[in-house]
Amino acid sequence: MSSRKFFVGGNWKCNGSVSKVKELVDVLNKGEGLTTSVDITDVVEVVVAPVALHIPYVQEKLRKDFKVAAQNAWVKGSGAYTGEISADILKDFGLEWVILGHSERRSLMHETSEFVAEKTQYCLEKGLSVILCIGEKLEEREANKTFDVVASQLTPVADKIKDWSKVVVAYEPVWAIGTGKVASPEQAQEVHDNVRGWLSDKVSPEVASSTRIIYGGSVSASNSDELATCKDIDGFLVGGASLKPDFLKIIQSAQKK
Ligand SMILES: O=C[C@H](O)COP(=O)(O)O
Repeated sequence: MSSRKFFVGGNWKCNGSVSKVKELVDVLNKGEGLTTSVDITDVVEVVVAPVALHIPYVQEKLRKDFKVAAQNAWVKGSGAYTGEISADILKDFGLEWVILGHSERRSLMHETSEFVAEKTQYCLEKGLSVILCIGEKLEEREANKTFDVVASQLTPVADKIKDWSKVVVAYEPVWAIGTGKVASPEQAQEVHDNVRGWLSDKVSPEVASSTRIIYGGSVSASNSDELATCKDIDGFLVGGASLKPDFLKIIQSAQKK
């Protein structure tokens, strides 16, 4: 049994409405099917990331054993950065978590790994915990570059931060995101093992063994149990299925660890 607490994040992306978010929060609060002999959050840490405008409602109404994350933060402190939200503001609002470097931001907003590393450094300095997303595109996997890509995404972060205790690494192969094409447990485990090895070599064996490496990409209620049995998969970052009651079944997969 790993000492790393299982982690399940729900990334709601740019989805929802006032009424849909209310329904979803109600579903999570009821927690139907979350059956453990202990409190579920003794064995799994659950964090959901709504659209920024929906955060205040979710923060107020969501069961307090689940946490709320922002989906992004600005690279610096508050100031003349129209449309952005700084880590200072997130922290002041009582948030503990932020997702950084999601592949959608890397590709659509052209965020580089250096920029993501700067954001990571700043958010950690402000006391936020970071879900740091990495992952290769299909053509990179096909060219056998997966390990090089994840290393190149992690290197600028390792150059900037010393303390990894508030970082969860989310391995999300881009070809598996929102496609229904989940990585096989073998494919995911292979990369997670590689990332842990990289952390051991480039940061320290202690950081490698304590850092949670979670998987994201078409995780669903029908594949989460099997993925959870993999040695180096410490949880999930869930997109589409986190908007449905299925999210509870994915949380329940922590029992497979
Ligand atoms: O952040 C979550 C990932 O992008 C996965 O999304 P998905 O579960 O819809 O494939």
